[in-house]
Formats: sequence, C-alpha cells, structure tokens
Amino acid sequence: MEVVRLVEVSKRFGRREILRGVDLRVEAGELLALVGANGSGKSTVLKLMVGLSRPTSGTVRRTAQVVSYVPDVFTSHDRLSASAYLRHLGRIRGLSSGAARERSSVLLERLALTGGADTPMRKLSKGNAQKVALAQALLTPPELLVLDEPWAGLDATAHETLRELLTETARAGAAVAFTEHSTETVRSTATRTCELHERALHESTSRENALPKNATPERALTEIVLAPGPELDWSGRPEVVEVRRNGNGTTLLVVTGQHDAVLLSALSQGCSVRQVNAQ
Ligand SMILES: Nc1ncnc2c1ncn2[C@@H]1O[C@H](COP(=O)(O)OP(=O)(O)OP(=O)(O)O)[C@@H](O)[C@H]1O
Repeated sequence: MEVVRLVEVSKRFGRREILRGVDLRVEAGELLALVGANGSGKSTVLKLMVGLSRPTSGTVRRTAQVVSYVPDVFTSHDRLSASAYLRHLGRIRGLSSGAARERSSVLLERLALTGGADTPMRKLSKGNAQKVALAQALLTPPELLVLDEPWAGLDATAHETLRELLTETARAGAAVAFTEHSTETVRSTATRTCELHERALHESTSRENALPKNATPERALTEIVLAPGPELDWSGRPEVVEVRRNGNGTTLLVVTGQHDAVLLSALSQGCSVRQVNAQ
C-alpha cells in the first residue's frame, strides 16, 4: 500500500535546481534508505515527503494521517525535561497522561537516555537529545516515519536499538524513510535503497534484506490475555487494535513492539496478565 509518493518533483532554491523530475513511491512496511553525497538533496526529499517543504513543480501525494519526523538537528533550548516534554507531546497526540508517561519511559529506557529524563533538555548532550528526538517520533504508532540521519551521535547500544525500533515500526505497517551515510547501517536496516545523484533519484540494486516481491507488510500483533479484574478503558490507546471481553477476562490485540507499554499499564492498574502471545 502506497503511503507517500513524489511525482515528477523538482525543487529549486532561488536559481539553484536541487531536484529534477524525481519520482519516488514509499509503501507500508518498507524501510527506505536515501543515500547520496553531502548536498545532493536527501534532506530536501525528506522534507517534501512530510510536507515541510513544497515542490517547485510536480506533486507529493500522502495517504498517511499520522506522520512522524526526526530532523537532522534537534537542538532544544527548552527548560522542560525530556520526560515532561514527551508527556506533553503524548497528550497532544491523544494519549492519556498515564499512557504518555509509560510510553515515554519505555522508549527512553530502550534508548538508554543517560542524561537524565528529568534534566532540562537544553542541558542534554547531542546524543541524548537525539534519543529524545527519536522518542517523540515513536510516541504513537506513525503511518509514515521519516528520519534525517537518525544514527548521528548515538552510542553503540542505542545504535542497535534504533535499528530494532525502525524495523518494528515498519513491521507494524508504517512506511519508514531515512538518510544515512554508513553503508553498513544502510545494508543492515534498509529493505530498499535509493541514491540521489546530479539532482535525480536512482533505485539501487536489490538489497539482501529486501522485502519479498508481492509481500504485503503485516501488522505484527501481540495478544495479551488479562484475567478477570478491573475493566480498563483502552479506547484512547492507538496501539490497542482490538479488545475482546468475556467471562474469562479480556484479550487485547496490540501492535507488536508497543505491547510493553500496554503490559505496564495493565499491571500498574491492578490487572493480572495470564498470557502474552506473539501472533
Ligand atoms: N532552505 C534552503 N535554502 C537554500 N538552499 C537550500 C535550502 N535547503 C537546502 N538548500 C541547499 O540544497 C542543497 C541540498 O541540501 P540537502 O540538505 O537536501 O542535502 P543533503 O543531501 O541532505 O546533504 P547532507 O548529506 O550534507 O545532509 C544544498 O546545496 C543546500 O545548501
């Protein structure tokens, strides 16, 4: 399923033409790497994809309703702490306070934020600020996730975690597009690679981890079975896809990769978890 498409897109800054007649289609479940030399126009393509920039000619079609973007530089001069900032954003994106808090802490823990979740963000190091930028993009499940050099500044542990998070997000049905200079990182993460060269986009040869032809990306789900107990309202939780209740308790179908937050939420509100099954 097509999530975003650039059709015959050209982009000029003043008299300078950066892109000419670019066609690019990104589908659900794909991890697209955009590569090319410095100044070749990669960030420009990403900004066009998310709607932060408009083409000089051509069109950008976007079917995704939920779009997340991680810019190449995330400098926050904010006095807010990372946890307060993420909680606030989570609320704006429709999470309950509890869900926003849990999702933020799960993400910051996975990314191993070392600067302190309660430290004002302006005091965070570049790598730790980058972890907050990544967490904000993953607070709620995006349909289109666009990241500009997201590995820049990350330590080895977070480097691998980011690869896992992007893969989980694509498996949950999102289209993921990123720029990256390391060939090794592109090779281990991307399902498709496109190269920008002399204002045009070139599809690179097939990658070893390319999606099988005709594969429909699966929205990987995890089943959580809760024993009879408190009847919680899951309606504000976008990662909870289905709720089935019967005399034996409640079964939740949850987007895999985001089930930890749901489990935490259930446990902290007095539920007893009977089973967790990956589907
Ligand atoms: N807002 C702007 N105004 C004028 N020129 C711009 C603007 N944004 C980008 N450019 C120019 O467009 C060209 C492409 O920039 P872009 O940032 O897309 O390249 P890139 O491939 O992402 O580079 P890098 O690998 O260094 O991040 C550069 O020459 C840049 O100077």
